[in-house]
Amino acid sequence: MESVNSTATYEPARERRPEFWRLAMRCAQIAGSVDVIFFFLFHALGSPILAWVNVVSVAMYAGAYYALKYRRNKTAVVLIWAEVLIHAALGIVLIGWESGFHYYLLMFIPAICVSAARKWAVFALLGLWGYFIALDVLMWFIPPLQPIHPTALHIVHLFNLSVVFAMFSYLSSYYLRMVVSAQRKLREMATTDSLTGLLNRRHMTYLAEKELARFQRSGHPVGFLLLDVDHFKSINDAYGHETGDRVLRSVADLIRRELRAQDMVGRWGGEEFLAVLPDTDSGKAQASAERVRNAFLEKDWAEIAGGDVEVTISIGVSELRAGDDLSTAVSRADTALYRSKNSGRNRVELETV
Ligand SMILES: Nc1nc2c(ncn2[C@@H]2O[C@H](COP(=O)(O)OP(=O)(O)OP(=O)(O)O)[C@@H](O)[C@H]2O)c(=O)[nH]1
Repeated sequence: MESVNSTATYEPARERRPEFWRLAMRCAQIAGSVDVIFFFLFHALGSPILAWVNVVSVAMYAGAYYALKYRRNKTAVVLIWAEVLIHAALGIVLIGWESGFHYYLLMFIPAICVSAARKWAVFALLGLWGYFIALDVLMWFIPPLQPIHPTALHIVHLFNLSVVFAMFSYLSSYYLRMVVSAQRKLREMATTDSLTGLLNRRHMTYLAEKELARFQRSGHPVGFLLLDVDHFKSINDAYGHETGDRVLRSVADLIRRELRAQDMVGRWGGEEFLAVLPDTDSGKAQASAERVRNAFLEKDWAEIAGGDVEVTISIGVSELRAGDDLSTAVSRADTALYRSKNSGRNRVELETV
């Protein structure tokens, strides 16, 4: 399985799917423990050969576990496949199809589908299907070589069925968790700005458009703040890009903290941020903007940038008007911001009528 994956990219398979290999280690542990139970069960049920088969199985799972631990994935995969294929065949040939050892083969189906490249998955599935059918057909023609009492056979059947049920449930819930967490990560990547953790421009646009639609229905006021860090280039130039990034993260945190939970804040450009304030007219939006501006003055920026630096912000404020689209509302805030920059920065300017 590893060799198949490693053709897709130079990144080793282990690094690309660490959870998969962790799961494989857990499965090797569980399967080894089940085989310990089998050892005693078969002794008790009068099938010493199968009991000793389980000793070999435990050794193979232990080998697979340590192979995985020391990153010998191929060896582990070969050991696990060999164990399941041989164990199923021996169980069926010795005590019969009704023992239910063939159920374990079915557990490879999801494992093949999620871990192998499509081309190889088809071959592996076909091979598995052929093996399964061959065992079934074989048992039409030969009787079990070491039959056990029908009640004992029934117990083994129920035991195998229960183990396979439990393993399938465990694997399914694991795959579900993996999918849900991948979806969450994707959603996060698609909606947030990686540097600041604020909404990115695309998602901010989407949410602002929704707010616009709400305004058109209800007429509730919506305030817009366009915020731009003053002389940010000189911070980058004086302290370096990394410090600039740190400052930007703090700027984002500060804006987020000073606004209300229902206000939407996004990174609009390099050092420019947009905030959309639902149910807020221009007067209240201006007051919020002043609060943010004052928080910048109170903050100890030297702590973040390391030198004798002060960071201030200029803010343009606008309020949504009937017939506005998003770009009109933002561009009015932009004009106000421009005035704020031209009037000396570190100011809040309200749109002019
Ligand atoms: N560190 C860092 N810098 C960035 C990032 N995005 C944009 N910048 C920098 O932000 C600076 C913006 O410079 P200007 O547009 O001249 O604006 P300014 O220096 O803030 O001046 P005013 O806005 O006029 O006060 C540029 O030097 C960009 O390289 C970023 O993600 N990280």
